[in-house]
Amino acid sequence: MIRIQSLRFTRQDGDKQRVIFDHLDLEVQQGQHCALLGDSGSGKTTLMNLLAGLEPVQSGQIQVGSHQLARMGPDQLARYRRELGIVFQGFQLLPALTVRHNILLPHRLRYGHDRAPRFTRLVSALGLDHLLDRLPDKLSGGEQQRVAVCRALIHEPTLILADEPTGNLDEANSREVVHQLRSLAQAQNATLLMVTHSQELAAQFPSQLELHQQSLHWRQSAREGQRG
Ligand SMILES: Nc1ncnc2c1ncn2[C@@H]1O[C@H](COP(=O)(O)OP(=O)(O)OP(=O)(O)O)[C@@H](O)[C@H]1O
Repeated sequence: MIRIQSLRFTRQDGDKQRVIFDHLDLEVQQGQHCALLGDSGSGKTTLMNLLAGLEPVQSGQIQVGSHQLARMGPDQLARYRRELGIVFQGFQLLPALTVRHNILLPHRLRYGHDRAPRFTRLVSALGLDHLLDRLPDKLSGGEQQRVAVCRALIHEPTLILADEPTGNLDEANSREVVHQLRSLAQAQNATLLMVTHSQELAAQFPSQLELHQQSLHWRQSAREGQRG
């Protein structure tokens, strides 16, 4: 569950404060899947970073499950981040680790060991079985993307934040990755927030949000009201 109330966020821009968000409110139920749209520069990545505890809550409230992010210190935020599934824009796979160890890293950080019950099923669902011993620089962009998705799901996060996870892929592969991301997230009852510029990919989601004029707006969707 995500609840944002009266969020205001500014950035220093030369000698001025530039307002990125003002009076931003949002409520997303546990297990809900939302696409996040908005013009370039509207603040989509900033919002994801705020939800991940990577930017400070300057004013207003952000609650994720039982966590009130504004009240948490750096150590608590670091622990909180281990509970999240995050797919960054540039994947951020660790170059010195094989695919297997990249995927297992969040599980190890969260639980202290590599015996991830979901490993075999996720790896197979994402078609990564034959790539486990490779290093990331020996993978195609699409393969790296699937590794990043697998890594975001391995430790059973209750919230998945995906920032343009299909940036490198052609249309057919983008649809497939989003389909996998959604069905695997649904199987874990995880909340999923995915940034995309693609109207077509956004249409795969039951709920769509648009960042516009420093605030968030729900969009009408053909499948409005559906959950999951
Ligand atoms: N580290 C930073 N320092 C200063 N300004 C920043 C920083 N990161 C982002 N911005 C500015 O904040 C605003 C929001 O940026 P953000 O990256 O959140 O937008 P976005 O909607 O994700 O854009 P895009 O769709 O192009 O990825 C932009 O005007 C950007 O220039």
